[in-house]
Amino acid sequence: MDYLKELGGKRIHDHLDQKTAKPRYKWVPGPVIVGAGPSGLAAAACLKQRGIPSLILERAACLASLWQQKTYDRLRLHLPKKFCELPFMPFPKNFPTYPTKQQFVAYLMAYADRFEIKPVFNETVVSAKFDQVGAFWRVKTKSLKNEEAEYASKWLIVATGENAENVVPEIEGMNEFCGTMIHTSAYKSGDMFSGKSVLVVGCGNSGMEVCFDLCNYNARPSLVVRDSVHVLPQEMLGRSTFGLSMWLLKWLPMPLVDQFLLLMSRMMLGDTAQFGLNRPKLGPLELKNKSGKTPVLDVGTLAKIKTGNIKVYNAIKRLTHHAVEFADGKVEKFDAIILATGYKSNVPSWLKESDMFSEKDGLPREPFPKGWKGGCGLYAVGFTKRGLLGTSADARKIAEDIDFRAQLES
Ligand SMILES: Cc1cc2nc3c(=O)[nH]c(=O)nc-3n(C[C@H](O)[C@H](O)[C@H](O)COP(=O)(O)OP(=O)(O)OC[C@H]3O[C@@H](n4cnc5c(N)ncnc54)[C@H](O)[C@@H]3O)c2cc1C
Ligand SMILES: NC(=O)C1=CN([C@@H]2O[C@H](COP(=O)(O)OP(=O)(O)OC[C@H]3O[C@@H](n4cnc5c(N)ncnc54)[C@H](OP(=O)(O)O)[C@@H]3O)[C@@H](O)[C@H]2O)C=CC1
Ligand SMILES: O=C(O)C(=O)Cc1c[nH]c2ccccc12
Repeated sequence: MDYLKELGGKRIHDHLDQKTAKPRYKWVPGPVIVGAGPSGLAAAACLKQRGIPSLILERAACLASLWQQKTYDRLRLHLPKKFCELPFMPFPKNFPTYPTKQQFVAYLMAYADRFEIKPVFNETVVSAKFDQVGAFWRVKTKSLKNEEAEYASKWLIVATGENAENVVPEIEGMNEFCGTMIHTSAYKSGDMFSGKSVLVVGCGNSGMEVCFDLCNYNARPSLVVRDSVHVLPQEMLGRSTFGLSMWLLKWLPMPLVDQFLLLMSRMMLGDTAQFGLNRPKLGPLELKNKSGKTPVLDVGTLAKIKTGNIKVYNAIKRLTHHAVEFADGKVEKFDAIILATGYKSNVPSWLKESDMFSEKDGLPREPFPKGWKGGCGLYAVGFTKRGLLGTSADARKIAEDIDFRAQLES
């Protein structure tokens, strides 16, 4: 890749803005990676291992901003650490099976140090377009002070994630509700909700865990379950449910593994439908595979639902000044509403390309395992709906492919 370094050294000084002597245009001698979350770091590290330099552009002021800035205090990895490690660097031995968010962030920082990854922070990518004439990607950014810059590279790696923006539903009367209303990305702990009646909208892992946290702070949480949800114990038969499932899938077809998971869940948790948590028709792994919807791994919320500490409601019809009217006609007063309604990709807002990424959901059109590679040197890492395990698999494949292509060209 030495030829790239030379090219970079030469061109990085081109196109200088004569008045300010600031480079407004930078040729990057290697791939440009958008996003300094686990996926961007993993891609940069895999490239580095092959001697390929790269440049990460990150809109936030720190790496892993989702984990550092948008998650609650009690968060831990919900899969065992061996399924969440990034390539070439296992978690420290003294970390527990389910590391805390602080431990995970410390690991990511150590990871960046180990592979000498230095992202450019506070640079939001606002557009990326393939220049057909020059055969390179033009990546435009804006800084905090609204200063614009343009980076150019032969390769573009999208690592902005499946959780780049909050999903905030439109609910009738939303502007009338006079209590606190926040998205889970702004929720830190139940501290400020002590003694308050709080409605949590959405029953994914975030909603279920926020309800549990609210109980621990003596708030009175209620949960909106508008449709159905698979709740599984985090562990069964002394092993993690996830690990056990992956092992069983080596021998048995997915529907059979799902039957096993549902039987075990029934024995350990009881009939969740009794408490307003109907199960989807498809089994938990088949549903995850087909739609990406993650089953809830229970950390104690179900027990609080059973004891009545958390009430369950069906879909919201409308909000009023102090209250919520539900689809079944019930009306309840609430002091606060927490929207645990999930996240979405932001790729269509900046990537000027629609062959690889769908404009509808901002995810690769080709499902796993094909979605990591597009045309013209475009790649995606971390869009598999398979968590950090998917990230690691993508990052390795991308680095291998870029290395192979660069060698062909040199
Ligand atoms: C609360 C929560 C808990 C989770 N727990 C687990 C778990 O236990 N195990 C597991 O395997 N997975 C888990 N996940 C899945 C999660 O997707 C991964 O943990 C991981 O953070 C994904 O990494 P990523 O780098 O793809 O995305 P992110 O971590 O979201 O990083 C993307 C980065 O891109 C930046 N960015 C976005 N747009 C732009 C732009 N236009 N310009 C520049 N930068 C931009 C963002 O600021 C961000 O820093 C969890 C997700 C959430 C929300
Ligand atoms: N490590 C950990 O412990 C944690 C991991 N995570 C992971 O983070 C990712 C995001 O999780 P999460 O934030 O829970 O988001 P999800 O997308 O998983 O869940 C969103 C929930 O909101 C519901 N919803 C959306 N809109 C409405 C509406 N208008 N009215 C009622 N309900 C609505 C959805 O219902 P429906 O299904 O009907 O659309 C769904 O139950 C997941 O991959 C998850 O596994 C999250 C928290 C903790
Ligand atoms: O945390 C997530 O959302 C994940 O995607 C991790 C994950 C991948 N496959 C699963 C199956 C069951 C539970 C979590 C996951």
